Amino acid sequence: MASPQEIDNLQKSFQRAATLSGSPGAVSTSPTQSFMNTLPRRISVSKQTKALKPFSTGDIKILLLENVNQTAIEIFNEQGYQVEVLKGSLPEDELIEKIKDIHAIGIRSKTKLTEKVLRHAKNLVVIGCFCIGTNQVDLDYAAKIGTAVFNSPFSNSRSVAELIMAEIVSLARQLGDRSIELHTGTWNKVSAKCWEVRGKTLGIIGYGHIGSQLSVLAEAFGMHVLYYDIVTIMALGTAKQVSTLDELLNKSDFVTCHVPETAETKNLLSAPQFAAMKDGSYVLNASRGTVIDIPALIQAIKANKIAGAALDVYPNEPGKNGAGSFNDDLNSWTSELVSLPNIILTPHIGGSTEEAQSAIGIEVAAALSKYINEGNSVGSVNFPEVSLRSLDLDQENTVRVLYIHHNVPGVLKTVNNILSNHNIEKQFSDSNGDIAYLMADISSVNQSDIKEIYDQLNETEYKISIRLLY
Ligand SMILES: NC(=O)c1ccc[n+]([C@@H]2O[C@H](COP(=O)([O-])OP(=O)(O)OC[C@H]3O[C@@H](n4cnc5c(N)ncnc54)[C@H](O)[C@@H]3O)[C@@H](O)[C@H]2O)c1
Ligand SMILES: O=C(O)CC[C@@H](O)C(=O)O
Repeated sequence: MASPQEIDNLQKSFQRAATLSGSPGAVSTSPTQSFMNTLPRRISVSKQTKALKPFSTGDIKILLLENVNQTAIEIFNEQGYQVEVLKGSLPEDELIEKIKDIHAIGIRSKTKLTEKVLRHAKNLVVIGCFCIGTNQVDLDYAAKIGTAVFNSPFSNSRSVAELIMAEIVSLARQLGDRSIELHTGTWNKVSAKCWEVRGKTLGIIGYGHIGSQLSVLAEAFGMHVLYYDIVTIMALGTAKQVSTLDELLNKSDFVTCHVPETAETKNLLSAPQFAAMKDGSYVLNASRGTVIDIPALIQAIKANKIAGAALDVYPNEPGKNGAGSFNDDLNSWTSELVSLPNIILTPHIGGSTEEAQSAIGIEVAAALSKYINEGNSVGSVNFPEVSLRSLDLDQENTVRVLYIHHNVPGVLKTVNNILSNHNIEKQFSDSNGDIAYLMADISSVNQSDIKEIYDQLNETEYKISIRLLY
């Protein structure tokens, strides 16, 4: 989002430009990164590539909330950005104040980037969700204002699957209760209603990254696996896809949810679904708090229909760590839930391992830096995915145009008319619903032309935002 003033300052910053080539992003093992590596850039792998900067790197302001991992902070520091790091999320009014001034924001699951908040973002180029879920961001509105959103699609999947596997065994053995009892001095050696998991049936709702990973772990424990998903997905091992949710509920001893938060998944498990489950079965949820109707779960447990539950996520969650915040003011049913037997409650830690957080930090920070520095939107969850190979070091007087616009006929003609006095070396455009994104490298551009190109593009009818990189 280079302003004319920034364009005038461009020359000064040019020499200070940093590349991503030395960043830890290069060691990410995610397919997103591998996919990026297969892009046309490979053709010029032996050449030195030119760093692009539209502005002094020091002008880029990034706000990182919710204890984003140190790996990300290091990548942003290497880029020379101004990085502000806060441990918790921010309440809406403080977020609105902060967002007015920043170019990028990194969040996890607690920070709500609603339309109301995003309306105040005047310079926001990019949002990084340092997690899998992106339901906390109004993705459509972000796209509408030209802000790309990136996440980490599966760096914490294994961590969640391992936690669920541990909880399945813990519920079957009433481990949580025995531990709480002994912590308070009570020796209670029982075997009644305690089971092995071998030979039992696990029903997985949502057979994506986490569900399918869990499927493999559960089979290694000797469990039978059924899964229900809205799309047909290849079974791993000897797992079987069932065609209705009811069939999964009728046949499973353990039911676990691994679906995204959508309108369709709200209260996916409620009173009728608990009624359809086997007597004495167990429920687990580490997806999103809205997926299970918790008051209905409480009733099903009180009626001895459900023998235990493990919950990692809740409709309302505290914004930061601390004693006393998980209470009835947050969710009206809290005290009733915590008084029930065989309930394992964890504070949304499914993806909270050193391995996952470090990998997520690298992956998302690299994607954000690449988008800020080069305009590469591959991997974005709300934007057309567009990429151009880097400029070579010897390419003088070449400008990269990043033009985000409404997806209506005739825009490219208008833009290419503006660029036509220069050689368009390469360009790539794609659309995603109402939003389209054009990247073009144009050569033979004098310093004096740059402001003129910017001003002309800025006056086009359907532009959403423009950045010019040099
Ligand atoms: N507790 C945690 O710390 C934690 C960590 C990571 C992810 N999550 C949550 O877990 C969710 C799942 O993660 P994932 O990586 O496996 O996602 P994914 O996108 O890989 O898989 C989700 C699966 O759910 C299916 N699905 C969607 N709607 C459905 C419906 N109505 N009924 C049945 N299936 C449906 C999809 O087709 C897909 O196969 C995420 O969206 C996130 O909210 C929580
Ligand atoms: O780390 C978090 O806050 C969120 C973890 C998880 O829910 C995710 O969506 O990846």
